[in-house]
Amino acid sequence: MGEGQEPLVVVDNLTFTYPAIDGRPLPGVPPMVKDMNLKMYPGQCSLLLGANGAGKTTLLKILGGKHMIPQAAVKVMGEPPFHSTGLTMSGDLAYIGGSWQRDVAFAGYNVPLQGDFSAEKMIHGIQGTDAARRDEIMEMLDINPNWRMNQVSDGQRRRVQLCVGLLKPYKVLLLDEITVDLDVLGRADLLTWLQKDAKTRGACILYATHIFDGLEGWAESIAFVSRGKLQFHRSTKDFPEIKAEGLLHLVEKWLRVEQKIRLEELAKNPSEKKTRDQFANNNGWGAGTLNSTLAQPKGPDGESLAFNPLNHSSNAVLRG
Ligand SMILES: Nc1ncnc2c1ncn2[C@@H]1O[C@H](COP(=O)(O)OP(=O)(O)OP(=O)(O)O)[C@@H](O)[C@H]1O
Repeated sequence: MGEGQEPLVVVDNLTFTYPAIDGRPLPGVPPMVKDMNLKMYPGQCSLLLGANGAGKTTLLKILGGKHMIPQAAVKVMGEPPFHSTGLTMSGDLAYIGGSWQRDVAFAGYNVPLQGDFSAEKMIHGIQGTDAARRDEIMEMLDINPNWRMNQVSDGQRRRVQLCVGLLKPYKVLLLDEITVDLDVLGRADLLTWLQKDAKTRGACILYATHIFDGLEGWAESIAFVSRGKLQFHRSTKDFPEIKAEGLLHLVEKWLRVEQKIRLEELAKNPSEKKTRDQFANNNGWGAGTLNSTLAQPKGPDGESLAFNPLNHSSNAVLRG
């Protein structure tokens, strides 16, 4: 991968620990990301895979400059993404993820969006963009410029959000499960366009997803994370099973192995549960609230896993 080319992204021995709510690391809590190394090259489309809570969003946010880390640990186009704000301002580094929509015209949590404006107005409001690229993206996403933004469906809103996010010709694009609301055609057209866009302009894309339909021929490489570690980042050519069995089956096998290891580790080291409990209670939620509102998977001993990464992951499902 990338022989003779300068990498666009270099992750060099990255270790990262989430701070507690007082901003300081909690003593005894293991790092969320450990000794991670990764390179991404021009034209490369990669999948970032792993179980819920494995650390995909954390990694993407670090690469996207949303968490402060030592400058030498991550370089995007030769610059540290947190410290070099120009990377995101210029659009060279783009992150589109779950929390991304809140960055656009965000007036505050629980503040209803008041106003009636069109998709066209929203998209044309982004300054310094190329009209031909804008029209191409609008056509690819099948956006009706007359959609009223206060009346659109979730999928239509997602299309407009994606359009806004892709308008600037990024060099490094980080995607965190952005296709959940799209219909089959919308997703297929988007993936085809992204691949072509990255290849023609020498950009790279790292895409975290749990939806594998139609991805078999899309990615050049797969980065698989579990328990905060990058287990491998390998060319898809190394996995002939993808063609034979499909990506879903292959990933399911990896996830089953990881699940077994994780459960065995927890069974062997119950103190891990205790440390993690303490961590959960300092996670910005009221003590006890988090655990009481989340499903509690069982460990091998039949006991509830007080700490399962699923509970705290960004995709965790809240139960009433
Ligand atoms: N702000 C935070 N503070 C403390 N811990 C966090 C924070 N955000 C995430 N974590 C922890 O980091 C771990 C990895 O979470 P992350 O969101 O990166 O997982 P993920 O692989 O993206 O999962 P998913 O597939 O569910 O989106 C989880 O165990 C979670 O509890």
